[in-house]
Amino acid sequence: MKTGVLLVNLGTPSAPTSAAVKAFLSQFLHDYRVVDLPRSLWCPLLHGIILPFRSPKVAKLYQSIWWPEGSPLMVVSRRQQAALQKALQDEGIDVPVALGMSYGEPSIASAWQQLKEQGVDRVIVLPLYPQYSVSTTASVFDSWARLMKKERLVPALRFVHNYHDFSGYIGALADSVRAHWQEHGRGDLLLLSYHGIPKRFENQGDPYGQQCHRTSELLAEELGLEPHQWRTTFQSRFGREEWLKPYTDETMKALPKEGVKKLDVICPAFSADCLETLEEIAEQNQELFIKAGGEQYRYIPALNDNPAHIRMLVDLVCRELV
Ligand SMILES: C=CC1=C(C)c2cc3[nH]c(cc4nc(cc5[nH]c(cc1n2)c(C)c5CCC(=O)O)C(CCC(=O)O)=C4C)c(C)c3C=C
Ligand SMILES: [Fe+2]
Ligand SMILES: [Fe+2]
Repeated sequence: MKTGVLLVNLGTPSAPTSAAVKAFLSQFLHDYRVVDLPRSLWCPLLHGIILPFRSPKVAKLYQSIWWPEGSPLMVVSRRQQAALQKALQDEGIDVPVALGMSYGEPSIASAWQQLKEQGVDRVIVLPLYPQYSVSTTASVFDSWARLMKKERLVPALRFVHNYHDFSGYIGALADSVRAHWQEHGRGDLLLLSYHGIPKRFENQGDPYGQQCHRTSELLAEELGLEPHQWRTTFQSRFGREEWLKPYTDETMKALPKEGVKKLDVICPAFSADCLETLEEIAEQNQELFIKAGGEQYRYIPALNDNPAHIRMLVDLVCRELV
């Protein structure tokens, strides 16, 4: 059999314009895994209020973080794909690597088409989400299953469910924190901020929150941190219902009063830098912390195409090759 790797991430608008953001948000927010309200309630709200009002606002935010080569999430994802392909080749592993996004382009369908054209009949689907969530990982699985409905010969499948406690992932995060401390000095606290999900999802069995806490514990252990030297929070709330707590933005406002003046922030759930890290964490939350009396705020970049991250992806792939 010929094996291929399908890397998947969330996706991002094709341009930092209101129209492109609207098209992206419309596809994303129609996914029942992301918003599970009855369509008779959700569609009027989505089409009448959220898409028209949120798209121009969010387009401005994308403009503030856009790189000359494109959306950071897309640029980094392409670099990850190329680096993983090269690393596998360098080890003599002849496995093509394709990139697909859950929403927008390149689609998961186009990535599968590329693999098929190379004769692939065994696929390792690798969602770039270290922690499993209904709203991300399960949605990738849905897309794959939908796609396979059109195939007469379905390829053999390995699906990487999560890697929240994988030693290579924890090691790559720890290396990145140590390198950051070495270059910039060490803060009073390391804040681990994860993308949130509605609390209701957890109540219905989503293990995401538990896996985030486990990642934090393992990273703290690897770095030799005492309990008062690190904290886990959840960011990027959407809508009015309760999400996983504690919230990152509320924590930012409270920390200086607790005596934390120098803060290091890392976002372990994001395998690539994107709007939610570069704008929400590195800009908005920095402002909250400084306004509340904080003095130094340092965002530790996502693992992106760091050699240790690519090494970890090679190891994840090799685990599925046997
Ligand atoms: C509607 C609810 C949302 C859930 C649930 C959710 C879960 C979730 N998202 C990520 C990672 C990313 N989210 C990104 C953007 C983004 N997320 C939501 C909403 C939910 N996410 C929105 C509406 C948006 C778009 C931006 C905005 O309008 O605020 C991105 C991509 C950012 C980019 O640079 O393009 C990522 C990546 C995870 C990991 C997660 C649950 C675990
Ligand atoms: Fe709709
Ligand atoms: Fe999100």
